Amino acid sequence: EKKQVRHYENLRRDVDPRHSWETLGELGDGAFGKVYKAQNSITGLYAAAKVIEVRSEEQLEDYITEIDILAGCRHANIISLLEAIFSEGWLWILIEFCPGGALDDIMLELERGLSEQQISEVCWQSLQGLSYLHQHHIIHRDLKAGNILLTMEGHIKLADFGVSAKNDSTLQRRGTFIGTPYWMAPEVIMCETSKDNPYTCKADIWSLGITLIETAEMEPPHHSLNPMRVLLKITKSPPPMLANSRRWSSHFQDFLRRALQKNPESRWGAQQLLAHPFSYTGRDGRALKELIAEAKAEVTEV
Ligand SMILES: COc1ccc(Nc2ncnc(-c3cccnc3Nc3cc(NC(=O)c4cccc(C(F)(F)F)c4)ccc3C)n2)cc1
Repeated sequence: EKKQVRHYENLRRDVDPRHSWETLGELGDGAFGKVYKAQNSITGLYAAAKVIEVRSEEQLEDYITEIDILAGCRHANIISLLEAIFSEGWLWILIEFCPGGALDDIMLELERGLSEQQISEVCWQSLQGLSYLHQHHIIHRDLKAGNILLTMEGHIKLADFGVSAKNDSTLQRRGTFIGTPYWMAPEVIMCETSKDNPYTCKADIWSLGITLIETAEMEPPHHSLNPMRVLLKITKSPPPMLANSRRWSSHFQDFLRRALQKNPESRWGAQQLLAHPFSYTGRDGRALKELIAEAKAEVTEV
């Protein structure tokens, strides 16, 4: 009998992805499946292609939430979906390719943290992306340098490599029951329910503050502790600060004080922080262009 197949708005079923996409090499191998660099044989466009074996319609439904969220996000600082194809038991999720890769890999490549000007540009563009997500009632939940991708123009694209998706609107972490603990806001660890929802968008603002410390010092605070100890540390310690305060401006340190408030109610939101002098100086974008040029030059040197 005819198998029950549902129609999904952002999913194509009638094409073989290999007709229009050629895989070039592996980008990553996650718990969910393999990710390849791919090129469209018609347009020449590059993509990152997540290829997942899907054995049932229910399993397919798990991925539809992520695809719908990505399809609905049209913003310069959010990764964008090119297309999603389900063919012969394989789901292909094709994303615009960001040649710079993730910010944590760039810091490893250069063996140093970012300058304050580069950090203020990461701050400005990440806040733009977060503000867009929050206005669309999407909470990222796992913001960190490893989920921030760069283009050759020095543009930031927020991504999330650790998600699976449940069939309700929230994204759930695949594998671990929680996100990466180092960047986790205290109220999320304490599961303080405000209207049964431990997460508010303010949790992303805390993670942004931790991410800015990570880009300044190459590691998040408490990085030497094991994940379980970190959860305790975050909930009982005062908010973290930059280690070497003489190196950084008072604007940067004041920004972190506003973003790393332990009480989410007194923590500033994305729109408020966009007006803060530290993020506002990051509008320019040239410093990140230099960073990516240097990181890419390093690679060709080898
Ligand atoms: C190691 O060197 C590189 C060099 C370049 C790149 N560039 C690049 N560009 C674009 N995507 C990727 C990528 C790498 C590994 C795994 N997945 C990647 N992209 C991707 C992201 C997603 N989903 C999201 O990013 C996502 C999911 C839910 C929500 C959100 C958000 F909230 F941020 F919008 C974002 C789905 C499918 C794919 C293929 N990688 C990566 C590594």
